Amino acid sequence: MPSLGARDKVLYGPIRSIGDLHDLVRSFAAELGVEIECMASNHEGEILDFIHARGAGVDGFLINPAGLTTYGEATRHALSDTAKPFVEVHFSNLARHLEAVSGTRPLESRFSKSARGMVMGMRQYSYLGALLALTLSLDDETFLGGDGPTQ
Ligand SMILES: O=C1C[C@@](O)(C(=O)O)C[C@@H](O)[C@@H]1O
Repeated sequence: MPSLGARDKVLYGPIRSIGDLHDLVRSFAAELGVEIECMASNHEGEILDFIHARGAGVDGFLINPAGLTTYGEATRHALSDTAKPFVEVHFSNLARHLEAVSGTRPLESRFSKSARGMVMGMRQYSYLGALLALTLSLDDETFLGGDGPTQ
């Protein structure tokens, strides 16, 4: 289980555990009236199994690819194979956080080109923004001209 509590508070905000994050997202989903299932893993194979198992039955995905952001091609591919929209979520703003921390280049995401959209930099609220936006877009038949390409 990813150890969110051990991470830099400036970048990742006040949420101290994956359980607390999932509780926050679940309670917002309940307010919106949508069903969600949360999962987190440090093992890419488990993430792939989850996406493959759920793909047919869900309307879409939110994903924070975390450590897979740059090289997680198998996970990006699994999401695209479901043909369901997904929103890429990050606590931090990828365009600047590595520069701020270590002076290195901004992080490039492999997922962004396939995502319906991205929400980042808003700490834990990125997840809530992403869930709201995905829900509204799913209810909007005119969004992107209907069922646009997800690849
Ligand atoms: O693990 C993470 C977390 C992250 O995805 C975020 O949510 O800000 C950003 C990634 O660069 C990093 O590897």
